[in-house]
Amino acid sequence: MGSCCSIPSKTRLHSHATTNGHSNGTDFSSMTSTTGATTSSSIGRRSQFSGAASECSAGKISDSGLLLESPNLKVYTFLDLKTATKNFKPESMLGQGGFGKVYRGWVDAKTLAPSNPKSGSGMIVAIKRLNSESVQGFAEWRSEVNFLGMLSHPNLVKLLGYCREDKELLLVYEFMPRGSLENHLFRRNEPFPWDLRIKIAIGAARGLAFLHGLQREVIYRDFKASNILLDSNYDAKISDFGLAKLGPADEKSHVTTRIMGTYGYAAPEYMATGHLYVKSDVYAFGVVLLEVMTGQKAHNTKRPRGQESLVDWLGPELSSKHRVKQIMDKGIKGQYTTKAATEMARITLACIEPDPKNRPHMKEVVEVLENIRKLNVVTDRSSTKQAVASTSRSSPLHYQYGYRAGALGAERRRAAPGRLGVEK
Ligand SMILES: Nc1ncnc2c1ncn2[C@@H]1O[C@H](COP(=O)(O)OP(=O)(O)OP(=O)(O)O)[C@@H](O)[C@H]1O
Repeated sequence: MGSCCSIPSKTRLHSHATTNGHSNGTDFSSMTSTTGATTSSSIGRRSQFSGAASECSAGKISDSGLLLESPNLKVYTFLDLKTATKNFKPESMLGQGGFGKVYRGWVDAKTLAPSNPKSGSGMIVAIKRLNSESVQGFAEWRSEVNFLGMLSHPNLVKLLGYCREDKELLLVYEFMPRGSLENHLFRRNEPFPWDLRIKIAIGAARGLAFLHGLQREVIYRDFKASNILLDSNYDAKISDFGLAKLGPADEKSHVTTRIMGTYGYAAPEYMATGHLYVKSDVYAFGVVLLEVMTGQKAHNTKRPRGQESLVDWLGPELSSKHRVKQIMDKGIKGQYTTKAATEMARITLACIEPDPKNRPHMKEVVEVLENIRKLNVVTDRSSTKQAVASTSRSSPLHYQYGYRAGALGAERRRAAPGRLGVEK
């Protein structure tokens, strides 16, 4: 999604690295069953998660998350979702990603059947309609159904159902009314308050820690500010499992796969070799922390030469206490303590270590961030209060009932750029 720099999907880079027993871009072999009725789809998925499920005991709580024994997804017809979105009305479009458009729709809160906004029992959902012409679109759809259908955690976005009919591929998610972290950091006039930045970083870190803590780890592979969605309480939920992969089996340290992802966030070892580690996600998390600290995007070709990559540009500054002060987002001055900023710099630097072995585990990252939140008691909170007040004042317009025309335009424009990888 999109940062300013994604490459349109048609111009994605292509690499032919071998895969580690998996087909490119996806880990689930029995696709015919996944796309059929609910019963058969669960069989397809269970077989792929069996390693994780047997040892983690399906349905058991792990890190406040669940590995479900079988997915509980509603299977929709295309007509259902046409009805729910009022025929994919352009005004109800929430945004556009590399592989399709996302629309606001209405379903019955109890049955999840398509409903009328005026019925009183309806709830808003987000409906992604994937580009059915694209091979990668299909792979992403399948990956979302398989991973999100099996995993449940407070910091992962909930997938409610799906549709596959003829060429149409759709996904139905819980609606996240506060949009993405990217929107708040980079697309609003007011600076986004430090307290909320930390809260969101902690939530997203917990989501990743859950994925990495499963017996058979899940590598998310596309961690970035635009994939961190926010509920009404600014609780973070990771969305978009289109590129996720099961981690290495046996004693292996990595899986080898095509290079896909987004410029600025992809770890150097992955970019150089196609070797994907659990710690490649930790690198991307570090890049998001650097965005959170500085208010600058991970990759921006509009910046002067040498500054396009945020890590290359400001990463070296993280090791000096004095220089950390200089790189912090000017808009949030006074909202954080010096100690909080230096500790933040330290954990960010650890996450973006060039050697994956030297990066911390996400569990440690969660602990450090929770301590930073505790450290951050500043006396003057007036600027934070002001920012929160203006955020909530403007949010109904911006999110609850769709994006304003300008914002919608911006969403559309940024949709394609920045992506790595290409369709086969
Ligand atoms: N569950 C949701 N609730 C509210 N808005 C959503 C939801 N899911 C996606 N969106 C919005 O729709 C837009 C497109 O999302 P999508 O996941 O398709 O692509 P992306 O992640 O932005 O891009 P890319 O495919 O390049 O990674 C985003 O701007 C996001 O804010």
